[in-house]
Amino acid sequence: MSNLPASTAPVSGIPTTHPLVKGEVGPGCAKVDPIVIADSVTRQFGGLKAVDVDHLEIPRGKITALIGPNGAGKTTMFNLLTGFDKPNTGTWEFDGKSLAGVPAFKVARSGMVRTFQLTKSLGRLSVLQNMLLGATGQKGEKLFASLIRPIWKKQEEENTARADDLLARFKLDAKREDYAASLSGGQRKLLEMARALMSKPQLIMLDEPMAGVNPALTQSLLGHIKNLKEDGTSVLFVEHDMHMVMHISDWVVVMAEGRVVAEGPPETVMKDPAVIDAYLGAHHDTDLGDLMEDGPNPVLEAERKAHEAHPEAETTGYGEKDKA
Ligand SMILES: Nc1ncnc2c1ncn2[C@@H]1O[C@H](COP(=O)(O)OP(=O)(O)OP(=O)(O)O)[C@@H](O)[C@H]1O
Repeated sequence: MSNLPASTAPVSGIPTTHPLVKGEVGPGCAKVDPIVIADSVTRQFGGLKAVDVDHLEIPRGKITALIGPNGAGKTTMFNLLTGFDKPNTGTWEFDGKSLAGVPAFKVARSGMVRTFQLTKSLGRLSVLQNMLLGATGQKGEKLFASLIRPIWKKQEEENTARADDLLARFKLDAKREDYAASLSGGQRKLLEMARALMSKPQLIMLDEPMAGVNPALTQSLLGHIKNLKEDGTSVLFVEHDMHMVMHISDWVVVMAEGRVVAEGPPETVMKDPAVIDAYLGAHHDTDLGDLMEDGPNPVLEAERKAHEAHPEAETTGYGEKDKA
């Protein structure tokens, strides 16, 4: 059972309306144009309720960050929505179609694709081969079509052209024939994002896109994510790097102990007491008094202090960034 109350009362200085929201801003609020709507989604691991989301809507055509302390249930929620895990209860729809119980490969075909915290590129295949694996609905996969060379040949050429376009966009064209295993961690993240785009998704879900990416590639990754939105793709990403969250998100959803405890635009959601509680709750050694004084953003400070106290823990990108 969670002991974290979701914030419901309006907090002074935090607007209660927003152009993306129908009605009042708050955990589980309805969106004007949602691309994902989830209801009563729970996932239990033994005695632990990793996900316990009453209602969640993700806005279409926007960049939404899913944040929360370690163990909040963010990755589990991603796994459920994309068919990589099965919930105990719950339904959800993507672009008006129910996707609960639909396996991962069909979810991807329907236009919702994801990347993983640890990249899943296939090291012994070339960069180009990895890209071609990302194309969906390949006619050559069907027995009849696979026997008719002109059918699959044309599609193979189209897919290769799209892969080359994306590789150029992500500055991986020089690596086209190299084994994926030879890429740096950051380049693999780029490859995974580029591969996800092969299927022309409507929604791309990125699990910690910045983790392990060297600072030289950070700007380019951020630029790619912003470009996705400009091309009309909706983006949902999990991230610990609060700088990135503040910088590129249109909307932020905060999870703690499996639940959505707050949501709102990035400039105000971090001031929500439920968010500060959620982060402090995860790091009991942080002094709330220090954080509530005027000065730096309290959530960023809680993250920074937690990182200082436990530099070995994978808590945040904040501390590392500031040291760099
Ligand atoms: N397969 C599993 N078996 C048992 N427990 C699990 C499993 N997957 C996740 N959990 C637990 O569920 C909770 C939520 O985990 P999850 O990975 O979704 O959190 P998260 O918010 O993504 O955390 P992080 O930011 O550290 O990646 C954690 O307590 C985790 O230990």
